Amino acid sequence: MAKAYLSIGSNIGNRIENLQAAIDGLRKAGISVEQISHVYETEPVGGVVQDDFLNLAVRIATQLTAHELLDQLHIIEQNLHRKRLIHWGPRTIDLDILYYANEIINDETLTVPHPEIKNRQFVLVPLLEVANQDLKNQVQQMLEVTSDHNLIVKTNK
Ligand SMILES: Nc1nc2nc(S)n(CCO)c2c(=O)[nH]1
Repeated sequence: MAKAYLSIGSNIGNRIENLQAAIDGLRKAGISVEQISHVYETEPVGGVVQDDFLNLAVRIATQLTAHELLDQLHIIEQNLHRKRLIHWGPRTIDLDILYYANEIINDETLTVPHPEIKNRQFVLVPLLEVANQDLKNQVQQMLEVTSDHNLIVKTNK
């Protein structure tokens, strides 16, 4: 079983229900969801004017390869009516692979580790909650140097 870390976000519709449905989708696909971070209310990054997101991070264990996992995440997004209308625009749900085991992947469909991790507090802050000790140290260092100072508020969920 490979350990992987995902970032999940939503800024359209019932955002908390969308997040829960995404996690349910992971479990229905036979993916073990080992730990779920708190949910954070976060200002959108990427330059597109849009509503705030709810974001969280999860640690999973899976027998799927990284590309099989990506395909599964796309199925979950399609089931939750994700529409890719504007690049970096609003979405009902977004699931990104942050890390997959210790693999480094750079091909036309998948880049792992995700290239934006170090630039995004909405990824780093939830990830810190679910990271193992090695990764926690790396995430802490990235948090200390990130230039992203967008609002991020931990909810009680
Ligand atoms: N706060 C916040 N901003 C975002 N911009 C994009 S694109 N996304 C989608 C993930 O790449 C997000 C997000 O999930 N949260």
